[in-house]
Amino acid sequence: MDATNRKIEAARAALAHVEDGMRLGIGTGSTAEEFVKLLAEKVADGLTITGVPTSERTARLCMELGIKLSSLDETPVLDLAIDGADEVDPALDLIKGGGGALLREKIVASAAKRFIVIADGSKTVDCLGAFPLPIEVNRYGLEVTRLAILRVAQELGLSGELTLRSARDEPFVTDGGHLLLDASFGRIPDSRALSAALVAIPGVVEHGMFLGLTTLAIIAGDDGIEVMQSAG
Ligand SMILES: O=C[C@H](O)[C@H](O)[C@H](O)COP(=O)(O)O
Repeated sequence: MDATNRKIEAARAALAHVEDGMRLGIGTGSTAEEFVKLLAEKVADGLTITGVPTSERTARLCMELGIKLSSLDETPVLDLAIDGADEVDPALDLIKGGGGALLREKIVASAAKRFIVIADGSKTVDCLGAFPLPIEVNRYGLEVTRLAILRVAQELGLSGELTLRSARDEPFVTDGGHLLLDASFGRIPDSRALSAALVAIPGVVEHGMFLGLTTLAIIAGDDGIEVMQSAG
């Protein structure tokens, strides 16, 4: 099975958790898009859900495919959110934001009673950090924020490159109008300490570590689907 088919299988397994009438957070990225396509088929067959998208990109796809959307302000409590991930560790902590949508994704996941992650087997890791950690930052004071991130990382024994994300030779701008710094620190043994230190920096808007948010991870590998359940 190739990676796309694994994503489709994970998405299909997640769809089984979607019930009629649900208020549903809908993720961003290539795996989430496979989920949206399958969800749209169910909606065409009569399933009724209210979707809250995690990005403009996902909103466009949902609208094209006939999925009814609401804003998070109109629908601030969600029954379920389903999204992809860049890394999943054994505690179901994640790195997300490879597609630049981490801020809305985290707000939506935190508004949901249950958060299901869908991924192909290549995303599982023993320890977060091989995937560069996306950090969403305010444009104002970018250099001050960059230096502060490097300083707190160093205090935690981490070092590495911080790269301003770009797209088509321009800085990548998130849906919230912010910039992204991708932090290649390598293994992050204490993700909670790094999280606390990053959010204390005034110019940091949010980071891509999703800690303690995941209810269930549905991982599709060559041998089929593995469902990992949160201990909490
Ligand atoms: O910002 C994007 C998201 O966090 C994605 O869910 C994540 O990057 C995984 O994307 P993909 O399913 O394309 O690997």
